[in-house]
Amino acid sequence: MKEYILAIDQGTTSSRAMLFDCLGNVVDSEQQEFPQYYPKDGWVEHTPEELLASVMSTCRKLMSKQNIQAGQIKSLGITNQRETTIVWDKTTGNPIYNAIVWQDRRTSQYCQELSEHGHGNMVAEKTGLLLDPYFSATKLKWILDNVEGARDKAQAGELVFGTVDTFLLWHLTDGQSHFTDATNASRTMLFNIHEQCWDDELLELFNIPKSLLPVVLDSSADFGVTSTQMLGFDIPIQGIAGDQHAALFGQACFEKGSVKSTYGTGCFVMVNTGDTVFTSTNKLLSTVAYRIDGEVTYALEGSIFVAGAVIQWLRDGLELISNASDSERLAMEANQDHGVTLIPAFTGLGAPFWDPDARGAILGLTRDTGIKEIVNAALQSVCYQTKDLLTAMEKDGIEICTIKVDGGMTNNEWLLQYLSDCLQVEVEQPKSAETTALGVAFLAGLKAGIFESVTHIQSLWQSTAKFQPKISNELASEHYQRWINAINRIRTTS
Ligand SMILES: Nc1ncnc2c1ncn2[C@@H]1O[C@H](COP(=O)(O)OP(=O)(O)O)[C@@H](O)[C@H]1O
Ligand SMILES: O=P(O)(O)OC[C@H](O)CO
Repeated sequence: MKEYILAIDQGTTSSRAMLFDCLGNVVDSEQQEFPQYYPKDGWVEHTPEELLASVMSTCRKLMSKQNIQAGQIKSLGITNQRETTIVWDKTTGNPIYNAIVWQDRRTSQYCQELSEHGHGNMVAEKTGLLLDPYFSATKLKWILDNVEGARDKAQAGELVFGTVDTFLLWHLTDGQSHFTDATNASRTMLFNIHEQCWDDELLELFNIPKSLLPVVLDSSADFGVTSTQMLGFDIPIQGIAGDQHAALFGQACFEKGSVKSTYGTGCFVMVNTGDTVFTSTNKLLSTVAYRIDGEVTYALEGSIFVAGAVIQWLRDGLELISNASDSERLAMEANQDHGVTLIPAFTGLGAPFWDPDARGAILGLTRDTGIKEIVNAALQSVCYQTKDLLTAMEKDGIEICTIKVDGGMTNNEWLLQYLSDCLQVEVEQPKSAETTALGVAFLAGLKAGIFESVTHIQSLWQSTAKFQPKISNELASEHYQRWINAINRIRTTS
C-alpha cells in the first residue's frame, strides 16, 4: 500500500490539494478558483464558506481520483494566504463577517493615526512589522467594532479569531483544534516574535480580547486529527505554515542568506536570517521563517501586493487575454522598446514604500501601444517591484547573487528571463513550481517521521533551470530608472 502526504494550499485566488509521495514528488493535484469580492475601493473580501468548500472539494476529488484508502495518507499539512482575518462563532463555527483579505486597505486611516500617535516603533520592535493595514490586527479590530454585537460577544467569550489556517483546522477537526503556528502568528501584528507569545501591550493597543486568539504551536507539530465526516478518514494534521514561509521551506532555504521569491497573487521575497531578528532600516519586515522543536529561524521579507493579480486583471478586468499563460507569447511578440510603464498599485504599494493610498497608473502610452505592449509592461512591473525589494535589501547590507523562484507566474519563461535581466542576478527554478505545498508537506512529514531532518529534506531539493542576465547592467539600470520615475509620480507619501 503506497503512502502519501496530503498538502492543502489555500491561496488568495485558488485552493489546491496536492498529494506527495514520501520523497516529496508530486503524485497528483486538484485546484479550484473561488470568487473575490471588492465591496469598496481598497476593500477585498472572501467568504470563509467558499474558502472551506473549495478546500474540501479539491481534497475529496483528489482522494477519490487516487482511490485513497484508510491509512494511506500518513500526514496532512496546511499552508495558507496569510494575514487574512476571520472571526467565527465558537458554538456554530459560522463566520460573523467575510474574511478580510490581506490586500484590504480599509484600516489605512486608523494605521495612520496610530503612527501619528507614535506607536510605530513599539509595534515594529515587538512584531518585526510596520503599522500597515496589511496585517491582521487592525482588520480584527475593524470586525469587532463594525459588526453588530461582535464586541459584546467577543467579551463574553463566544467568538474566536483565526487566520485561514486556523479556520480550516477548526473545521477539519470539527471544532476540536483552535491552533495556529508561529509563522502565521507572526503576521497578525499581535505576536511578539522575540518572546514567541501573544503580546499584552499590543492586545491592549488594538483592543483585542485574548480569549479570541488561537494557541500558537511549532510549524511542525500535532495540530489535531481530521474528523471522519470531513475527509472520510482520520488523518493527523502535522504541518502548518503561512504560504511564503512554506515556500521558503520547500525551496530548502535553510542556510542563513539563502533567498526565495514567490510569484503568486502577490510577490514575496524572503531571506533566511538564521536565529537572529534582522532589523531593516529600509522598511522590510522581520518574520518567523519556521519554528521546529521550539527553535525559531527568522527571515527578512519584502512583500509586493500585486504580481500575478495584474495578469488576472488583464484577463478578467480588461479582458485583453483569455488565459494567464497567453501573457508569455504576447510579451514576447511586443515591441520590446515600448516605453510603457504599468504600475499595478491597485491596493496601494507594499514594500519598500508602504503607501496604502497610492493607486495604479499606465504611463508612456503612444499611438503604437497595443495589447502586447501593455501585457509586456504588466510582466515587467513584477520584475521592477522585485528590484525595489532587492535594492532595499542591498541598502540593508544583504547582497544577493541567486534567487530561487516559485509560484504560478514562474511557468512564464519570458518573465523569468526578464527578471534575471532586470535584477542582474541568477534566477533558479526548482523542479516543482508548487514549492509552497511541498514546504508544508515537508513540515508535516518531518513530524510524522517520514523525513528524518532538515538535512534530509535539503538532499531532496532539485533545480530544473537557471536564467542568467542577458542584457547589460547599464541597460537594466536605464529601464529601472524609468520605473522609479513613474513610481515617484504616484506616491502619496515620501
Ligand atoms: N503563465 C503565466 N504567466 C503569468 N502569470 C501567470 C501564469 N500562470 C499563472 N499566472 C498568475 O499566477 C497567479 C496564480 O499563482 P498561484 O501561485 O496559484 O497564486 P495564489 O497562491 O496567490 O493563488 C495568478 O494571479 C495568475 O494570473
Ligand atoms: O496567495 P499568495 O500566494 O499570493 O500569498 C499571499 C500572502 O500570503 C499574503 O501575505
